Amino acid sequence: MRIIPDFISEAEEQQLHEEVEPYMSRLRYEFDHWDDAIHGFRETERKKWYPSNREVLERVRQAAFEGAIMSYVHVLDLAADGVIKPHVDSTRYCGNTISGISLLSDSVMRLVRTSAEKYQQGNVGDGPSKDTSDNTTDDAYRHQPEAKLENNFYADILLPRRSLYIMSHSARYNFTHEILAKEQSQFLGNPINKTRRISIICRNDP
Ligand SMILES: O=C(O)CCC(=O)C(=O)O
Ligand SMILES: [Fe+2]
Ligand SMILES: [Mn+2]
Repeated sequence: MRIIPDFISEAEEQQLHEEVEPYMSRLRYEFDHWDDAIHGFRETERKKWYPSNREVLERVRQAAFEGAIMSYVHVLDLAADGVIKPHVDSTRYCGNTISGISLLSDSVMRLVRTSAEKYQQGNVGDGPSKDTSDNTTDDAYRHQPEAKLENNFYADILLPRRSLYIMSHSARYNFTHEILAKEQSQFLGNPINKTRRISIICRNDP
């Protein structure tokens, strides 16, 4: 797991936000499915980007990936009181690396060690295969809800606004990840003011 602070400038953050806001603001935050991995969110997948934002995504690709990234980039808008519960991204849907830019807010990501072999590449438990004929997202194939945690090893990671995180290999397969609720958001004993957060998430193919 690697964090690159100030991966984008304030101007780049604003450009990314301006591109996704008209679409996102028309969606309603989903708060009703308590069983889902993510609560208090709206999301989309975007393929075509303004040239300036395409350049930022190319920088993400170069910093985080050895090869290509999926053509659809995931945009996740988490409400101030939204939360991402512990999960591992589906090994059927997503390859060995997940990399995200955080817009608008700091937040705290917690990684918790999972029982060893459960999520190794190619293992079971992936849910239905992705129907690539549409571009909607679906928790059922993206997230593997977490089961047994050893609960003895975790790390809290500060994701500052405008940073990039790179979650790959062991961090991606052997740990669940979650974004703490605003009331729980603390880092090194200091409260972190988590407000609305938009993440721009790149993944590679399995
Ligand atoms: O918001 C993020 O950076 C992570 C989102 C996430 O974990 C997911 O969509 O699987
Ligand atoms: Fe995830
Ligand atoms: Mn849902």
